[in-house]
Amino acid sequence: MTPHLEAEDLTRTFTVRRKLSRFRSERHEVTAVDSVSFAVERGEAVGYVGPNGAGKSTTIKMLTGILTPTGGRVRTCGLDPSRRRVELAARIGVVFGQRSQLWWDLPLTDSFALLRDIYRVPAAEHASRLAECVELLGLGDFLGTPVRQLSLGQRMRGEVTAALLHAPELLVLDEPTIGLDLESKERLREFLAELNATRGVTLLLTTHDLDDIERLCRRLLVIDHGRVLADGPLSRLRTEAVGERTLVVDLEQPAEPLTGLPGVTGCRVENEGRRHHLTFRRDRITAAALIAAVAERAAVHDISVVEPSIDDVIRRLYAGEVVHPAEEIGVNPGTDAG
Ligand SMILES: Nc1ncnc2c1ncn2[C@@H]1O[C@H](COP(=O)(O)OP(=O)(O)OP(=O)(O)O)[C@@H](O)[C@H]1O
Repeated sequence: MTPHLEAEDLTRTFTVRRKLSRFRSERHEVTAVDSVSFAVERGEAVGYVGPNGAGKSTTIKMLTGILTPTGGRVRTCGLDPSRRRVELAARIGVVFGQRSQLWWDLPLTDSFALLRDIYRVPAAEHASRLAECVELLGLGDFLGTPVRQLSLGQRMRGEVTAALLHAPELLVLDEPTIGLDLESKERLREFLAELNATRGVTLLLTTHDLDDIERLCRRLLVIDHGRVLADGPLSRLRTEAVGERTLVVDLEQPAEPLTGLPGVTGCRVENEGRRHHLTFRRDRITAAALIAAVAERAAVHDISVVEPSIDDVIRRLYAGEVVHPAEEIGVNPGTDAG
């Protein structure tokens, strides 16, 4: 089956003017997206992450037909997005956290009715999908409120509903939780996770919120300076991009820092010498062997192994501090960010 999203050496440059003085300016090229290649299969939930200016929104705009590539090839649901925009619109849903697709002066219900007519959704289907979104996203209290009077969180719930009323197979979200409070974020994440799990709707989302990724994405595409730095399941990037784990040991008796243990690269002690955080290289020693080595040195009360946080993983990938060979973790070998 054709992947839902395909990019092959996808490139987009912009010509920008830089002012040199009051009367002089020069033109130069910015490569926002630089030979990006990936494929997203049906039913996947992929996080597209990268620092500010990395090229995420530009990629999304090309995938959804808003921008035309200057190089390479892009296909969304098997279609050339910029040439088949109308056809594509009927098959995908798009949510831009910073831009609205709702009619500002109309109540939400009127926007939804207009979208029903635009996408020619049968009335009964529309009504049942809307009822479901109203319930799951809690829109009931403000369906009759003009969009301009809604809070950001309320509007975003409206935006997601608007993107789903025509039952798209693929949902592309650009920073869907930006600016939302914790409860609204959580509600939206739960809804999206459910949509992916039970309906098989493919999700591609850009975000700076690592909790979004943790909750929603099984796969991460990391981009910087327009190039893909890493592409793989979050679990694999977590265990392999960061070569270290931490063993947290609670001792029966206070002790000096447990130095000189094999594979251990750092030791932090707290709780008056009772708790030791031992950072160790996963390629040098297993957790079991380290626990045994610790037990020989001191009486152990409790023990746990802490994996690197997603924050650590992303930070290391941005910094190009990848420990393992590129091919092992799907890190793009040509893009060592050093
Ligand atoms: N219309 C445009 N004209 C000129 N340069 C642009 C244009 N759109 C984007 N760029 C440049 O392309 C690069 C990538 O921008 P893009 O908006 O895709 O990044 P992003 O990863 O979405 O960033 P952020 O996380 O800050 O939203 C940036 O250097 C940006 O200044």
